[in-house]
Amino acid sequence: MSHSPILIWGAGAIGGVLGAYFARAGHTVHMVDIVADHVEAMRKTGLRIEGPVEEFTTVLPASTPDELEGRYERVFLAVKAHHTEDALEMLVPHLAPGGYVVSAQNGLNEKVIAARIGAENTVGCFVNFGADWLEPGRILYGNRAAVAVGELDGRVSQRVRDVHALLSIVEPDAVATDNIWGYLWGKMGYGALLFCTALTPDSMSDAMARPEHRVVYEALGHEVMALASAEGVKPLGFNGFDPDAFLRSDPDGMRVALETMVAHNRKTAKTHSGIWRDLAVRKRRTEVDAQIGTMIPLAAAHGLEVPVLAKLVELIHAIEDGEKPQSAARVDEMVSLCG
Ligand SMILES: NC(=O)C1=CN([C@@H]2O[C@H](COP(=O)(O)OP(=O)(O)OC[C@H]3O[C@@H](n4cnc5c(N)ncnc54)[C@H](OP(=O)(O)O)[C@@H]3O)[C@@H](O)[C@H]2O)C=CC1
Ligand SMILES: CC(C)(CO)C(=O)C(=O)O
Repeated sequence: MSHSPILIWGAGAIGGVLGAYFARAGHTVHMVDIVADHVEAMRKTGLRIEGPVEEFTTVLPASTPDELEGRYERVFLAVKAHHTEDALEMLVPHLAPGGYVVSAQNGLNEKVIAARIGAENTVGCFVNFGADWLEPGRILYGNRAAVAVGELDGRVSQRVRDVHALLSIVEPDAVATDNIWGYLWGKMGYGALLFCTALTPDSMSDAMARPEHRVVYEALGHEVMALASAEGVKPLGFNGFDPDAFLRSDPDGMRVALETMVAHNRKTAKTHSGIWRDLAVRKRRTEVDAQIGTMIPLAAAHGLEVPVLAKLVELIHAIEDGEKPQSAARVDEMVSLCG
């Protein structure tokens, strides 16, 4: 296993947890973030990981992008999907020749990264554990959940084994996979359901458990899984999400999947999604265009209709723009499009 220093680019909820765990295990880690107060806290008083999984504080070398010096062979990118291109422009001068970037993000960011630095320098990754950046130097690690790493072409290479060993420090059940696109598309499906929960003020579980909205979650899961299938991907399930049930619109399978996802999310200290947090707490734009929005033209290219996904994008925009409040009434607006 390589022992070269690890660069975490975007040291918020996900990057912060990864970096803190890697450093505590003895790896040399450098954190980069654009939030100067957070950088200052990490290097002076330390980064505190708190919540039900584990609590510890670790002082970490940290920089804002403009302060960073040197080149790194191993980079974990954990900015929001819509910040990927900007972050890449800043990090490319710090990527050592032959080095690689691991996308610890939601969405199909690996395509964006590979377009910028080459597929040979891009490692695919899927993360489903829950975390929230609370304030400078403080991150809530809300729950353990599925994690996977894989090459974009499916090879299980030495660097995949290396990254898998690192991710296993954080999540002992992490998987080294020959189908990373399957996990990423599975998360695109699950992510569409999470965006739907964020239309409301309710927790992920409470929103997903509403019987009158079940048809909407089923339709969203189906639209994304049909698109994954058209893309030639075999999506994989995790933490209750069952791609096959949604692809086939199997009523019993979807009922069990939704019940299992509700139960999974009842156990987390992160009760609401990152999308909800962007809208309700951080008062900022979400990843909707970089995740859900990317599927609309893709579906059109395959001749697939995705009316429920399109409505989801429209409603998230309406909340981002302050035109409509988060409310169960937003999901009501989607019901007539389903079934
Ligand atoms: N949080 C979670 O539980 C989960 C998140 N994910 C995914 O992981 C990714 C990261 O999310 P999350 O950790 O929650 O996000 P956070 O907002 O908590 O962390 C991202 C950090 O990166 C900073 N940042 C933004 N642009 C740059 C840049 N150009 N260079 C360096 N730092 C930058 C952000 O600053 P600023 O806030 O000012 O933008 C922020 O501090 C997303 O794709 C998300 O969907 C996946 C699974 C679970
Ligand atoms: C809910 C979670 C943590 C997945 O479990 C997520 O991906 C998000 O908050 O966006």
